[in-house]
Amino acid sequence: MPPLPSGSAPALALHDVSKRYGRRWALARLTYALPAGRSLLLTGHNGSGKTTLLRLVATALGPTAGRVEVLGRDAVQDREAVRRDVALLSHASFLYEDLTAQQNLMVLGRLLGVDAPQDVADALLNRVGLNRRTDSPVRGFSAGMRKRLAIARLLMKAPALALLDEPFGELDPAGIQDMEGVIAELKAGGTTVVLATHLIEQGLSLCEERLHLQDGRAVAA
Ligand SMILES: Nc1ncnc2c1ncn2[C@@H]1O[C@H](COP(=O)(O)OP(=O)(O)OP(=O)(O)O)[C@@H](O)[C@H]1O
Repeated sequence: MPPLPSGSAPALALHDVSKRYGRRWALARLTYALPAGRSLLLTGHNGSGKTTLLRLVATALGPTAGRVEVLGRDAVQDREAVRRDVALLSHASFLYEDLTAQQNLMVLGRLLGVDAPQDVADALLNRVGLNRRTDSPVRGFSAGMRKRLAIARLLMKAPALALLDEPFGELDPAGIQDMEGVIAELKAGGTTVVLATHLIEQGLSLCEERLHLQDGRAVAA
């Protein structure tokens, strides 16, 4: 039985973390700690390693060297527990194409043991502005609508740590504003947010901490 995370453990800790794809190092010896209750803006040019870092924290990838910890738990040794605490909003949203928006959320609701999953799904679809498309199959959704549904799914999971990979991409101006509101709500509800974005202004207004990557290394922004 792994030790329970202690109350004082950082939300996220990176200990000398490196990741290599073939001969290319995407992350090189990254060490960083994000205190619980703080949110992190992750910045860097295209290819600097932001997505790779988020996927390591989400346990979708393993580090080539070093250790990733979420709330005091090792992301490799204690992968299942870390997966329960973390949700990743990414470019690939892995929605069920043949199911409707509501059904997509209800599948997750049942998996999570949510009471009245249909009511919760409808409230969340309303929250993300998809209330008029509740019964439409996802197959016909635009990129922005998919992003909205993916954030509704993340809200249903209510993770301790939310990893948001360019959440403003594909959204129209109203959608960007909605997303800012959702992120503020997540934080107010106690979720720690890691936000990777090229929209620095939005990011700075939402996050207290910043980590800037250049060629997989942390450098001053
Ligand atoms: N599956 C993969 N196979 C090989 N190389 C990869 C793979 N994924 C990422 N890379 C490489 O790792 C480096 C970091 O990529 P990553 O996607 O993490 O950057 P990023 O900062 O998220 O970029 P962007 O701002 O464009 O989303 C890049 O050099 C990229 O080419």
